[in-house]
Amino acid sequence: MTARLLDGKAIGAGLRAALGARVAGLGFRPGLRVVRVGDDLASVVYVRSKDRAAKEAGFDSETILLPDDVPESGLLDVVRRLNADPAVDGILVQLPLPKHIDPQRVLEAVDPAKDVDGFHPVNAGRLAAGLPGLVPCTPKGVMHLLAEAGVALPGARAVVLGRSAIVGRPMAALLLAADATVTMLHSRSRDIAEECRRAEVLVAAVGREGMVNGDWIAPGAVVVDVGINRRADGKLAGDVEFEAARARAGWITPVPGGVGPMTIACLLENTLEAALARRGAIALQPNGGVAEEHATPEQSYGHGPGLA
Ligand SMILES: NC(=O)C1=CN([C@@H]2O[C@H](COP(=O)(O)OP(=O)(O)OC[C@H]3O[C@@H](n4cnc5c(N)ncnc54)[C@H](OP(=O)(O)O)[C@@H]3O)[C@@H](O)[C@H]2O)C=CC1
Ligand SMILES: Nc1nc(=O)c2c([nH]1)NC[C@@H]1CN(c3ccc(C(=O)N[C@@H](CCC(=O)O)C(=O)O)cc3)C=[N+]21
Repeated sequence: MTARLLDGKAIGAGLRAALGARVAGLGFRPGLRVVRVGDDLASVVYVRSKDRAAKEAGFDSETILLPDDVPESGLLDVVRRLNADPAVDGILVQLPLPKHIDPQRVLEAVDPAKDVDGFHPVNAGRLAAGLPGLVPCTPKGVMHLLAEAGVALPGARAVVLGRSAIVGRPMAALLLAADATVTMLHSRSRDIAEECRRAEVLVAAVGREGMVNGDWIAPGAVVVDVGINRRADGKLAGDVEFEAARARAGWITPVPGGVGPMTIACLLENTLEAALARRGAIALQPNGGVAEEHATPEQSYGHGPGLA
């Protein structure tokens, strides 16, 4: 079998176009502010794509640049000013931050109602508890991809490789909310290859190029590669051995062009949701509203082990 490609570039573009159409009908422009500290090369690239995507979809987007040596107190002042500014609906402080700044203190300074990254502990706690809140963009984007592929999650064995606060943990929470049977793997896990071989849905978010061997993939499995690794030749590659995995999987995301573009589209989605929720026009949904799309009881895996 050769897997079908889960084309995040195209699906993300479709989501951004739909958001743009909604924004055009609002009568106001949802405000997004991205704060970037210093000149980390990857951050420069990502922040530029976020700003461009936001403007294209009709958002009022501005990037705030601060020097590498800005004191933590200076960054906290900027965050507080954005919290207080009624024109601002979404605030994102790009990570990583320079070493003299405690990222946790900064993330906790963001108003949870404007926390479009979903990184504030209030939003993380709400997600863990199944309460309404803002959900991190990358795992939310993965849920959109799974919906697009028609993956039936209830009862499915889902394996999440990586347990970071920004990807692995919220990913596992969303899959669990969608009634998957979730296993989390991390650097202390034993038998990682065997655990992956049992996965009907495998999400890799480690940051080690090609760590997931092609022969860890169950025939027909859905493989989502969150990893973004810069190779020696300058090209980007995921955490999954792509060609070998594609020969076995049912669906697979490429890198680039898979999860990354969905992260950006979901940032816009979160900014629109935050803007509407702040104005009392909508209530935020549990699990970012993405889990229930999957919980249709009439769909089920029913393939038994291996999916073949
Ligand atoms: N596409 C996108 O939009 C995004 C992509 N990324 C990419 O995703 C990847 C992961 O990012 P992030 O979650 O922030 O990374 P972190 O470094 O914060 O977390 C990595 C996780 O992988 C686990 N891990 C490390 N080594 C191993 C190993 N040998 N076996 C099993 N588990 C291991 C760690 O375990 P432990 O907890 O035990 O240390 C940790 O839980 C990176 O490549 C990053 O660039 C990140 C964000 C967005
Ligand atoms: N506060 C904060 N929020 C984040 O969401 C956040 C962050 N900090 N720091 C860094 C990570 C990483 N991240 C990506 C976003 C888009 C792509 C993306 O669009 N990738 C393209 C390729 C881009 C390229 O060519 O370099 C793709 O995969 O096709 C990747 C990675 C968001 N992050």
